[in-house]
Amino acid sequence: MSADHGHGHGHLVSFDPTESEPDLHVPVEPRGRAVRIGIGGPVGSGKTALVAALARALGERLRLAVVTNDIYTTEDADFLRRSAVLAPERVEAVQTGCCPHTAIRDDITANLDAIELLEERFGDLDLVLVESGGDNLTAVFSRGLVDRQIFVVDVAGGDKVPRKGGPGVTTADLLVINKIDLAPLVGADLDVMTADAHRMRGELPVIAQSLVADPAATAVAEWVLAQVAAVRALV
Ligand SMILES: Nc1nc2c(ncn2[C@@H]2O[C@H](COP(=O)(O)OP(=O)(O)OP(=O)(O)O)[C@@H](O)[C@H]2O)c(=O)[nH]1
Repeated sequence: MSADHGHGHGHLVSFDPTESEPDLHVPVEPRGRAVRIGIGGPVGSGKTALVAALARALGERLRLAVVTNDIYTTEDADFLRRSAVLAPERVEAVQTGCCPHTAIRDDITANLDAIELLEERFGDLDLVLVESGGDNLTAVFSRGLVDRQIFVVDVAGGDKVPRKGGPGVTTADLLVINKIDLAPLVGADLDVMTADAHRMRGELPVIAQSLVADPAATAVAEWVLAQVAAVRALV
C-alpha cells in the first residue's frame, strides 16, 4: 500500500519491519557438532573486528574456528590470519561471488562445506563463528546454517539505523551497536539509538560497545559463552 501525501508520489508504508524472505532450510540439529553463531550487518560496521575480538577473548577457553564470507576476495579471512588472534588454519574463506545474503540464507551449501572442512580438520570444535559479507538491513542467516545470530550496526551509520528496522535489527538474537567511541564525532545520539533498538526488539538483547575501548568485546563474549551453553543444553 502506498501513502499519497500531496507531492506527487507515494511511499510504501505497509512493510512489517521484522519480515524477511522465507527460510528455505530446517533448523540444524545441535547434536554432535560445534555451536554456530552468525555475525551479520552492514558493510564496515565492525564484523571482522568483532570476530577478532571474540577470538582474542575466547580462543583459550573454546575450541574455535571461523568462516568468513566476502563477495570477490578473501579479505576478511586474510585480515584474521594476519592479526594472529587464531591459527591461520582455523579460518576458512567463502567467496560468495553474489549478494552476501544469498550465501547465508538461500544457498548455504558453500558455508556448510566450509564448516564441515573445519570440523574434519580439527575434530571436536566448540564454536564456529560465521561472518557474513557486509550487506544491508534485510540480511539474516538461515537457521539451517547457524544456531544464533548477531547483527552489528555502528554509530557512524547514523543514529537512525535501529529505528529503520529490518529483520537483522529486529530479530537477531543479539544486536550490537558498535563504535560508540565515535558517537560524539559523528553527532550520533546513543540514548536514542539504544532506546529505538529496544523498542524495535522487545525483549531481545542489545549491547553497545567500542572495540577501541574494549578490544576483547567483553559483554558480547559473555553472551556468546551463554549461547554455547544454551545450545549444548538442547542436546
Ligand atoms: N573507532 C572504532 N573503529 C572500529 C570499531 N570497530 C571496528 N572499527 C573499525 O572499523 C573499520 C571496519 O571494521 P571491520 O571489522 O572491517 O568491518 P566489517 O563489518 O567486517 O566490514 P565488511 O567485512 O567490509 O563488511 C575498521 O577500520 C575497524 O578497525 C570501534 O568500535 N571503534
